[in-house]
Amino acid sequence: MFTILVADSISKEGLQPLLEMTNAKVIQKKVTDPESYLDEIDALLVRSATKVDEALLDKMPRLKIIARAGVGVDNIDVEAATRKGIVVINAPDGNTISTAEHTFAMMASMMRNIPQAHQTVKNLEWQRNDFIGTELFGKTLGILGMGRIGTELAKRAKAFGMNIHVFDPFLTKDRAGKLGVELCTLDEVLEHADIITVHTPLTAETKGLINEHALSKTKKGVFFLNCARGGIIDEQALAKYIGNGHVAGAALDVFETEPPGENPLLKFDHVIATPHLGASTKEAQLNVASQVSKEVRLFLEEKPVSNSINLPAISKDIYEKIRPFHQMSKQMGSILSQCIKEGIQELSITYSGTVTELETSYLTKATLAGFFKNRIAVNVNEVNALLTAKERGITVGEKISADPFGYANCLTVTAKAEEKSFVIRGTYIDNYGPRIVFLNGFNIDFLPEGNLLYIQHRDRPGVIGRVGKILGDHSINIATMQVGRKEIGGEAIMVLSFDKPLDDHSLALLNQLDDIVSLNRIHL
Ligand SMILES: NC(=O)c1ccc[n+]([C@@H]2O[C@H](COP(=O)([O-])OP(=O)(O)OC[C@H]3O[C@@H](n4cnc5c(N)ncnc54)[C@H](O)[C@@H]3O)[C@@H](O)[C@H]2O)c1
Ligand SMILES: O=C(O)CC[C@@H](O)C(=O)O
Repeated sequence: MFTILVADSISKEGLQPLLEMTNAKVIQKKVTDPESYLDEIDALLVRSATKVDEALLDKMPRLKIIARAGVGVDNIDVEAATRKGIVVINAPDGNTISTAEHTFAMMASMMRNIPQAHQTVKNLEWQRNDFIGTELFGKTLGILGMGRIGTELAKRAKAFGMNIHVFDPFLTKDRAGKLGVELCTLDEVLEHADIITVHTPLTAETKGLINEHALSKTKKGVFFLNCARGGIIDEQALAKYIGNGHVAGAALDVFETEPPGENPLLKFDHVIATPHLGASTKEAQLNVASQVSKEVRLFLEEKPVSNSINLPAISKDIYEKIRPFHQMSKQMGSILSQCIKEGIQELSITYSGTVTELETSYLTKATLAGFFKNRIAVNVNEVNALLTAKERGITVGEKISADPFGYANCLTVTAKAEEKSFVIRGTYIDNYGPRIVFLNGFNIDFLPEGNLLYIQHRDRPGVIGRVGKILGDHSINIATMQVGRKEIGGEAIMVLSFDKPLDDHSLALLNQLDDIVSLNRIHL
């Protein structure tokens, strides 16, 4: 049974895919509410009100996925989540149109003084001369950040006869041409635009993108809009430039601190504001809620998700092809980890045959996840596998080889420790399943599943019988047994599987037998 916490106000209709799950319970409470049962939560859904920081994550040991019903994930410590193997997803385009429309509405309102004029009429005044506006037609709109919202805004502004100048370091000239906008440098936009609007994410690079230095390059009488994130425009600098009459007005939906409280910007008549309403439409809220709900459900059903911030995106079709190898990679990593025991310096995987046509990097991460599973307390999965390896000084390598050792496909994983190495090879046989076909120098053939015992011994008559006798005397049923050897009388191995885990006492007795070199219990 999964427990899902919906911590912010999210459209109930959009939550339907989760509410319909028979194996999940949905709790709608703030994270500060004692009845949010943080230590039991598997999935967390938020908008921007809940700050998902490391301290909160520490209280949620079972958490597997955080879903942001919206675009910006700046209220989530994605780095900490990644370290803990928690997938972070968002709803990247569910509120694009609403936010573009809101920005346009703010721009039109600001240029025609609508909020201020509205207030006077409500106050029973009739001041027609105080509210002379400015047409949008023929003006230059500077858009900083030409992503989803910037692009939708540009379309609407073009329809109003505006010239669009854009700064976005990731926008190509070709795409700018197709969108009918002029690609500029930041300085060019600052120097020529009549109205400047920001639509970037808030990052270390965009924080203070519009600061005093940038403002000093703008035309006198310029207008500003921020419907993206507080802090992209430095509020102190903006207040200074509105105060000295250089900036003619600003329309703000977002603030450095929300709610903004006694913010000096709000004292200016020429500043209009809304309380972070960009995405506040019925349509956007339904879109983002149902987008993330569907994704969380897919994730809990162990199906691939598409809008992950920290997990490689993989389509459903691709995942269906990769799924058998995915499971086998995890099992191989786990076997390796339980056989080699000590710390390793290197883990390399060679792929050959048909598996090379798939997304092998995903399998490499799954192998690492399997390897770390029983070694470290942190949940390691495809999200944080490479980071975990790096933090532990393990070099991870991936190779493609033309030799599949006679199989249609084959994965060979080698772990190198200081003084020894261990090699495991597996193949997936259609309509049959995964098989481990090589273990530390021995050809073998077993199913990587359940409770296994890997015995290294000398190839002498009677060893198998003595092992069988001890197990039989202790009522331990051997489900399967596979043997392998290199040469007659030399080293040999056995891999046995049991219906239940082998107990310590029987293991100790087996260890005392002559000709036994080593024993490894493997639990998969
Ligand atoms: N007010 C609201 O309610 C509301 C609603 C939705 C989104 N947003 C915010 O709007 C912003 C844009 O959202 P989006 O969906 O269009 O995102 P997006 O990822 O589609 O677009 C962001 C664009 O910014 C560009 N960019 C990144 N760094 C830049 C830089 N240093 N200079 C210039 N451009 C840069 C990127 O190349 C990209 O094209 C985000 O901050 C998001 O959180 C606010
Ligand atoms: O949840 C909201 O209403 C704000 C959404 C918006 O800021 C976003 O980044 O998607």
